[in-house]
Amino acid sequence: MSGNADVALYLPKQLNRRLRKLPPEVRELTTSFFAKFNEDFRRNAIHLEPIRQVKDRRLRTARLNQAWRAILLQADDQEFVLLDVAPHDEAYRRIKVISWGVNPTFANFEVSYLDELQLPVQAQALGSPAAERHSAGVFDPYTDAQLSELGIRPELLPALRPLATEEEVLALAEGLDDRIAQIVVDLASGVAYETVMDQITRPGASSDEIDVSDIAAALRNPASQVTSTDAAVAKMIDAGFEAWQLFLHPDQRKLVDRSYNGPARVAGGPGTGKTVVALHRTARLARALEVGGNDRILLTTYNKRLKSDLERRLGKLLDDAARARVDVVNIDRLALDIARELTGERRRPVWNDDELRDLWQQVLDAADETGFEAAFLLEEWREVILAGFITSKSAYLAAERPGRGTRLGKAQRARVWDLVERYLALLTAEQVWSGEQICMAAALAENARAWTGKRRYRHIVVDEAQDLSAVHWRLLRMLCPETTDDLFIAGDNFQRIYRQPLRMAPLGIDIQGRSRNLTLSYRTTRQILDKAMLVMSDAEADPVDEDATDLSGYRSVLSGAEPRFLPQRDERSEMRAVIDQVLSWADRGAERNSIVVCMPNAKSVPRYVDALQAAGVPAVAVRDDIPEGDSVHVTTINGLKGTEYHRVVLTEVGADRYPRRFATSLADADPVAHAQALERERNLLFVAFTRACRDLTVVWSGEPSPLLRQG
Ligand SMILES: Nc1ncnc2c1ncn2[C@@H]1O[C@H](COP(=O)(O)OP(=O)(O)OP(=O)(O)O)[C@@H](O)[C@H]1O
Repeated sequence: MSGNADVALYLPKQLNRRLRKLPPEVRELTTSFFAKFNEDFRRNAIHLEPIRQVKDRRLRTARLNQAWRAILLQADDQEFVLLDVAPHDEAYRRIKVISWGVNPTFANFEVSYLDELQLPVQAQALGSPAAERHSAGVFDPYTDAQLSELGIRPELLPALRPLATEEEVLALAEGLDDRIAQIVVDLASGVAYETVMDQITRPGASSDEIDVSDIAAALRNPASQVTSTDAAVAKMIDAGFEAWQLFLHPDQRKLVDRSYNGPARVAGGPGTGKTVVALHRTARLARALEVGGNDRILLTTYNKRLKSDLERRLGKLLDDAARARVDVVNIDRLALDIARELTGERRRPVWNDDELRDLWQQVLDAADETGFEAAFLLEEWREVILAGFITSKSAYLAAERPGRGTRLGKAQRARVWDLVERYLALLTAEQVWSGEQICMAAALAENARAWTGKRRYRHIVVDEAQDLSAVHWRLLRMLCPETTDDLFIAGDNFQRIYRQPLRMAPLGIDIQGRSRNLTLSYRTTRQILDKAMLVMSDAEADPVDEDATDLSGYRSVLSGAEPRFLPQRDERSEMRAVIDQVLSWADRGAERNSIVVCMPNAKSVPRYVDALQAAGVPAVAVRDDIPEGDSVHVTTINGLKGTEYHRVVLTEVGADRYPRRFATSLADADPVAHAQALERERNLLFVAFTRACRDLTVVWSGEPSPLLRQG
């Protein structure tokens, strides 16, 4: 409290999510209201008054400005809780959906908002079949007394009883107090009554005598999750709380809380919350680090945009001290920083795959060699030679080549080795680095450091792990000691778009027996998911995954419109169809930045930005950072990794453009590499489809890509 030290206005954590949905001006008004109220709540400008229509005199309204009211609960003379903010004439209506009180089991002050049931209503409006609504209530198997014994306040039971689907339970749970949400979601997803009692109720139950009328005492219980200092309130309102921060599905929670005797993995289809689990697990490990110690945590991924997103979201889960113990860095950046530390070279450029492939082509041309493709050599060098720490010709001749499709005899290997030496000489002559070299140099340096007993990190958490290469894993293995909870890996092999399948155990990362699959999508509607699964219907299970996972059981509780497939005659009408789709969403009130237009080829991005702008739609090309402001985003599918949008238009997936030429060029030279490249192209479509939360439209000209399945 900053002003009058005796006055406290509390902000419940649960209210924050509601505040986030309000315009920023209202959030600002709320923050300044806190400061003013704590200074002197009796001043006239606050207008603290009882609400005429309700009997309970403890309920009051106060004025945020002419148009907006704060709804307050007076706990005692000097202590208040902000229950809600609402437009002036809606305050009374809002009160009816707020359920508050002291919990008779846990002794905390609890606030729930019961109008969070909009989700199923929305789903119905969008046309989900009535047959999917069961008449039996989800909580029918339990008596009121049993539910109360678990710690659910009797006042909440009338809201729970009518719930008939997991979808409805999840929607309601969003508005509930954290712990009650956990209990309710656990029960609804089939966790046994006794288990919920043992895991949630008993550990949290208060052993003191509880006076449910003493709100002020309950507010002081830390479990009440209320904040009253101005700075903390301002930070909280500013940051906002989102559903993923507040409660986890029991399957997710187990993965966050468990201790593992070695590297562990969370797998599962798109949108099942792997990133959410990775974030919560990082936060839990960070909170558990010894205070004042030197141990650090690395949270890493491949994609730069996802890294920025992880950074932003982790900040919401941790206080500053714990946050300072975690490095969120994209893996190639980390490797480069270590290599620069090592060599003192700060300026040497790093070439990307296209540039490196060109360099391989130069090597092939200079050697007059036609027996190998540049793309093949790049992979051989990366996945076999560097990943295997191979530094001599004799070692390469004898090397195992795990995961590689083509067999190479001795004579062929000798030729490859000769080409590798030429390639290295060219890299040196050009004064450039390849990303792999950097990773290996960093891994070797870290290996040396390990001899001194010092590792850079105590725990490592990896998101979108399917796109890391063998050398990345070598480096990660060196960065932390082989011990409990060393590496936690989140990934979905069906979304692999950069690499070939990889065996992890030979790289020192054995997840066997420690891999779990999440199956419930929180992002995508059933209708979109069905189409995405059709695209994957020809996909093979990962041939080298030690703990093979598949997409069985992958499902969604959300329902919405059918995805639209819009074939067009030619490129002009294709672009027109994309623009029309965007305009029609915008006309129906969609925020522009809820829409993304995506395509396989980066060269088309500026064309679409220009065309949208010309049609009067503000549009922006998206690369590593998420742009501010209300524009339609335009990007490649690769640029969408790990992200989501309410509305997605996927374009340029006609047969003459997709799969892309480089994926088909290997057909004769290397059938295995060709099959892998096609698999990645298919996965890329799967990624594009599953970025959409609500609406998906697919547009192409000419024949559709053979990888598209429309059902
Ligand atoms: N327990 C939860 N409660 C509410 N929302 C959740 C929960 N878990 C995940 N979500 C939401 O579901 C969406 C997908 O989650 P997330 O990005 O973690 O999935 P993912 O498995 O990493 O997806 P992808 O593989 O496509 O990157 C996000 O909007 C996230 O906030």
